[in-house]
Amino acid sequence: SGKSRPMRILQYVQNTAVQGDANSVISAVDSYCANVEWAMNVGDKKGEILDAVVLDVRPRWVLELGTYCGYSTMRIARLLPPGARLITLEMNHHYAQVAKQILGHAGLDSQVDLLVGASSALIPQLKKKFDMDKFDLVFIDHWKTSYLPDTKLLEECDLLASGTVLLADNVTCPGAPEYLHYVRNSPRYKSLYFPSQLEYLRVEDGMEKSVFLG
Ligand SMILES: O=C(NCCCOCn1ccc2cnccc21)c1cc(-c2ccc(F)cc2)cc(O)c1O
Ligand SMILES: [Mg+2]
Repeated sequence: SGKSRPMRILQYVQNTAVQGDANSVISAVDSYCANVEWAMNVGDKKGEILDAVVLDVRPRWVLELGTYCGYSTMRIARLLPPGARLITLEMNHHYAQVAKQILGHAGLDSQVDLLVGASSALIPQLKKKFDMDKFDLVFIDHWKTSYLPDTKLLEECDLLASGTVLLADNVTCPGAPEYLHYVRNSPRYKSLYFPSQLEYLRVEDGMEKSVFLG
């Protein structure tokens, strides 16, 4: 039942996770996707790398590119200091609708602003829309061919400060070769690869952490 994979994930969360308990919602998504049907959440292994980066950065302003069902959105939001804000962009209306409900079940919707639209159109509007200046952390997890153009767009929109951390999912699988070449060869970034596995599978993947040097 449930017309789409995100809907089936939402139904499983609503039936099994404890309302208001983000960790139980995260665990519910992981057990569904590990045992019933795969889905492109960052997952528990790479999720621990994401958690460690969020705790190290202690960001006031976070941007996420690619919400999907809100799994990584929850992992980030549950670790944010009070007053911090997470802006997440999703292209697909249906995914966004499901993510809103999953975030609501986890009790995390107050720290999160979910916008529906193309990153290329939304990124230039963010400073004015949220009266903000620079992001402290950007989690990149949308179209793999958009990683590089959107990083350049963030630079052009003056949304990166010296010290801003970019964390990119899937740099090995499906891969983001042009992005990797850019952040690893540009003098404006200090880049480091965190080897891991593709969500729920014994397939190599990894995340690239790149610090903008200004
Ligand atoms: O494709 C993936 N993610 C992207 C979704 C669309 O994002 C589109 N999108 C979301 C906001 C947004 C804003 N502007 C433009 C496009 C925008 C993705 C894919 C895989 C994967 C790995 C192996 C496979 F065999 C098959 C798939 C794994 C992942 O972890 C992923 O993240
Ligand atoms: Mg991903």
